[in-house]
Amino acid sequence: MYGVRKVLGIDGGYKGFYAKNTITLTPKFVDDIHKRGGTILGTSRGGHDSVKIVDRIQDRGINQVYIIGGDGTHKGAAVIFEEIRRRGLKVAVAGIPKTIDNDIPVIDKSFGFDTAVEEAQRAIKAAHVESESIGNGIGLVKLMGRYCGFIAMYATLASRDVDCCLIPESPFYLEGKGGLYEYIGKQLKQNGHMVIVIAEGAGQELLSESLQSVDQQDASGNKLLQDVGLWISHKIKEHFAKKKMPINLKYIDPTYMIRAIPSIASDNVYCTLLAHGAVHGAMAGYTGFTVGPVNGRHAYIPFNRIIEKQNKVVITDRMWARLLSSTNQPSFLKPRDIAEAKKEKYPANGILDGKIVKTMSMN
Ligand SMILES: Nc1ncnc2c1ncn2[C@@H]1O[C@H](COP(=O)(O)OP(=O)(O)O)[C@@H](O)[C@H]1O
Ligand SMILES: O=P(O)(O)OC[C@H]1O[C@](O)(COP(=O)(O)O)[C@@H](O)[C@@H]1O
Repeated sequence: MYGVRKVLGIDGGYKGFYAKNTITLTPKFVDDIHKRGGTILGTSRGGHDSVKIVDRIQDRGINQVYIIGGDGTHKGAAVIFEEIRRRGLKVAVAGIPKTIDNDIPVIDKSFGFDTAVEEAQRAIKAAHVESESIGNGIGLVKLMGRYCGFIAMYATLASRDVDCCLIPESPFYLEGKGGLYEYIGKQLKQNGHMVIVIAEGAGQELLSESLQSVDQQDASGNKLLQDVGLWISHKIKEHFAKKKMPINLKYIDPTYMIRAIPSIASDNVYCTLLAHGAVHGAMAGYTGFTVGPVNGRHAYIPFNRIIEKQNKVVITDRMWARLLSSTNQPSFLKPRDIAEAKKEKYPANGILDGKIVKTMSMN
């Protein structure tokens, strides 16, 4: 349509610009890629050197750069865009929101998220079957979400088999009134079995207290997490052993199996819309933008709006309230937590004449 003669794929993430050879992408080469999981281009963490990256863009005569990834990738794309602007190059930079975590703000959702939620159903179903099959059975499923619990929240809401969903945005506690142990005891007495879903970033503050772990990061600067699933399995078993109440806990960690599957049909269609949107935007002369739907309308969003914050579950919003009412789990919230969550949702600019401005939405 636009008469493009050559499309290059950069192998291995940002460092691939300067550390590896490019891959020529032809229609034949990419014909079947939507039927596979993972990435034919390869991925990496760290290695973002904007000067070297833009040098290589210049050397190769590239005039449009499409960058695919999550919130870290978009921060990197914004830096590349600035460097290109500083050099006065005629190179368009477009971001395509791809991450199962759904942690990119402004847009309705990222590519890959629905696929992850769909595949998580299989693990939750298995946890339900296993827990139902044995006395005082607990099925525990860990899902991805380093900083946000969207996969856990939507997978829980979709399944209706989950009795408790724990996410990073909603701190919880184990002991005492309103705590997790009390709730588990109650559920087991009532139903004889239960399912718990935990996002990998949940309860990390409890883990560091009990394991006295040191803060570690991956090459991209992301927090390296302890396995909260293993830790909480151990704590629950220990607690009920002390109480002399026999339980049967089965821990399922499907995280990488979920991330590795090919995308589902709705994500395939979404991906097509993102790809078309990005190409039409760059061809129309836009640059420094991410493409994606905002309230259902596909839009071009400047990088600075995308990178200013991370998308998180707002625990004072309706969606989390819907989850709480579907699981009947305790909210684990103290008044202080609610005040803090509200402060985050309605920052200073949301206040007009001393009153909080609320917008009506079904989100
Ligand atoms: N603030 C930043 N500035 C420049 N590059 C960044 C920044 N944050 C992350 N990156 C780079 O973006 C890439 C992807 O980031 P990462 O956090 O690993 O994944 P994701 O895009 O899924 O969040 C990595 O190569 C990382 O070094
Ligand atoms: O162990 P790895 O490969 O660093 O990946 C783990 C992380 O990847 C994530 O799934 C994000 O992956 P994507 O951004 O590729 O969807 C996080 O939830 C998780 O913490």
